[in-house]
Amino acid sequence: MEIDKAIGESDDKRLRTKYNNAIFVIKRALALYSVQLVDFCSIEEVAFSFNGGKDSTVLLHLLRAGYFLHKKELSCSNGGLSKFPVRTIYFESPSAFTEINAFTYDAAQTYNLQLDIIRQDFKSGLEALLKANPIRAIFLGVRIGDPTAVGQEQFSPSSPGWPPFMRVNPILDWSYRDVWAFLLTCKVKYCSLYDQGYTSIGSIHDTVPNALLSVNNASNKEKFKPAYLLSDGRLERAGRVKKVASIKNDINSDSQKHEVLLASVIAVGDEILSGTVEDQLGLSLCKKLTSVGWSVQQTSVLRNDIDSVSEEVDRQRSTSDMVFIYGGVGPLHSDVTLAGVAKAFGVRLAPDEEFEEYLRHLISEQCTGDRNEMAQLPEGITELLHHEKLSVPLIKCRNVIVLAATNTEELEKEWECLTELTKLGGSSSLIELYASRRLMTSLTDVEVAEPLSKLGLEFPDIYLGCYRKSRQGPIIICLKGKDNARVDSAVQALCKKFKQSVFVEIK
Ligand SMILES: Cc1cc2nc3c(=O)[nH]c(=O)nc-3n(C[C@H](O)[C@H](O)[C@H](O)COP(=O)(O)O)c2cc1C
Ligand SMILES: Nc1ncnc2c1ncn2[C@@H]1O[C@H](COP(=O)(O)OP(=O)(O)OP(=O)(O)O)[C@@H](O)[C@H]1O
Ligand SMILES: [Mg+2]
Repeated sequence: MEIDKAIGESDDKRLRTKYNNAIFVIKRALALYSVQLVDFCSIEEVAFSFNGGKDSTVLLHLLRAGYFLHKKELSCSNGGLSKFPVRTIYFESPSAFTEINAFTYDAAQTYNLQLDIIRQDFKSGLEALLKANPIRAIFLGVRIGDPTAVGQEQFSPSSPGWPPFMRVNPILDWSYRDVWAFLLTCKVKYCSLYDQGYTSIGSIHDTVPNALLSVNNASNKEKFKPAYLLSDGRLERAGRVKKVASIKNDINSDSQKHEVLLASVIAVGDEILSGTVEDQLGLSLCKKLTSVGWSVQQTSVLRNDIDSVSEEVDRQRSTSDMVFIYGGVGPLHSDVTLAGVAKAFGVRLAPDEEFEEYLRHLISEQCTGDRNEMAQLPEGITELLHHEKLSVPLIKCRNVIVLAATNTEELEKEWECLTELTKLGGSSSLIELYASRRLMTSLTDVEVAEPLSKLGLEFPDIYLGCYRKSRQGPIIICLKGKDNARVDSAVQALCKKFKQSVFVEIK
C-alpha cells in the first residue's frame, strides 16, 4: 500500500507517530462499527465526510491505508485490497470554489469512491442519509485548531439535536505542519487552490488567499506562495473573512433605543440543577446589575455541557446588551464554559500568552505538563480586563463577561473591579452607571395606578417599575434613568401628585 510505504520510509519521526495514531483510530472505528457476515467478512457501517479540502484529503489517504491494513489483519479478501468501499459524502454548495468541486469529483473517480452528493444543509442532509443507510460513524478531517473542533475528541457523539452517530476525528491532534508533511511525503494530489496561497478553504464568500504568503512581483500583480510554505500554522485561517455575525459590536446597536440596558445572567452547573447547591451568585448578580440601572431580562441555569452553553450564549448575546456567565470555569473536565462561549462565536480556543503569564504566577508549582489548559481562551474575541486587585484578569468575549467567581465574596470583588474599571474608562464602556431610586408607599395599587401612568408620560426617559411584597402589603416603586437630575425630578413630580408625604425612600 503506497501510503503506508511512503510514511514507513520517511525519516520524519513525528509524522510517523501521528500517522500510526490516526491509523489506530481508523482501525478501531472500522472494527467497532462493523457487522459480521457469514463468510467471516464484514461490512462497516461508517461513512467518510469529504469536501476536497486539505484536511479531508489527508483523511482520504489515511482511510485508504487504514482500510487496507484493517482488512489485511482480518486476512479477508472481501472487496479486494485495492478497493475502498466506504460511503463518501460531500455536501455540495453553490458557494463552493469550482476548484474544490473539480478536485472532489476528480478524487472520487481516481480512488473509486462511492460519492453521495448532498445538496441540503448538514443537519437535514445527515438526517435523510442516516434514515436511508445503516451508518453509525462518520469520519471527519476536523483538527483541534478548527472552530468546530471545540469540545471534540477523537470519538465524539454527534451533538444533541443532531441525528445520532459517532463523529470520528483521526487527525484531531494534527498540526498544520503535520498535514503538509503528510501530503508532500505521500506525494498525493491536493486541490490547486493551495498552490495559490489559500491555506484553509471555506466558501467563495468568506475565503481569500492568505496575505502572509503574498509576494510582490515586478508587474505589480499580487502573487502568492503555496500553502505549505506558511511557517506559522496558527495563522492558517488568516485568509478567512470573518462572518458578519461574529463582528457585531460589543454592545448591541439597538441598545441606544432602550433607555435601560439589558443584561442576561447565565449560570453553568449541574450541581444547581440537581438542587445540591443553591445559586447565590445569580441572585447577587441580579441585585448588583439592578442597582446600577440595568434590566436583567433573563436568567438561566445550564448543564456543564458545551452545546448547551454555546446555544444559550448565542441566543442571549444577540438579544441582550451584555451577558454575564459564571460557573464551569477552570481546569476540570466539567469546566466547559469558555469552550461553549468560543463555539457560540464560531471561534476556536487558543493559548493566550498574556493570560498564561498570570496563571503561571498564580499556580505555577501546581501546573503539570507543558501546556496550561486554563490559558486557552476564545481566539480573536477576548479582551482581558486588568485590575490591580485581581490576581487574574476578567475575561470579556465581545458582549459576554465570563466571571470566575465561585462564591459571593469573590463575586463582590470581581464586580467592584468591573464597575471601577468602567468608571475609570479603562475599557470600552461595559457598565454604564445609572441613577436609581426606590420609594415605598402604603397607598393601595388603585390609588397609585393613575398618577404613575401619568408620570410615565411626563418622563418617558425614566423607567418606572412597580411591585408589591404581598397582596395587602406596601407597594415599591423604582425609578431609573441615565441622568441623576431627571430621576430626582421624577421623584419630586410623583410626590407632588399626592397631598401629604406618602412615600418612604428605601435602599
Ligand atoms: C458529517 C458532519 C457531521 C457534523 N456533526 C455535527 C454535530 O454533531 N454537531 C454540530 O454542532 N455540528 C456538526 N456538523 C457541522 C460542523 O460542525 C460545522 O458546522 C460545519 O462543518 C460547517 O463549518 P463551516 O461553518 O466552517 O463551514 C457536522 C458536519 C458534518 C459535515
Ligand atoms: N461540505 C462538506 N462536505 C463534506 N464534509 C465536509 C464539508 N465541510 C466540512 N466537511 C468535513 O469537515 C472537515 C473539516 O472541515 P475544514 O474546512 O476544517 O477542513 P478541510 O476543508 O478539509 O481543510 P481546510 O481547513 O483547508 O479548509 C472536513 O475535513 C470534512 O471531513
Ligand atoms: Mg474547508
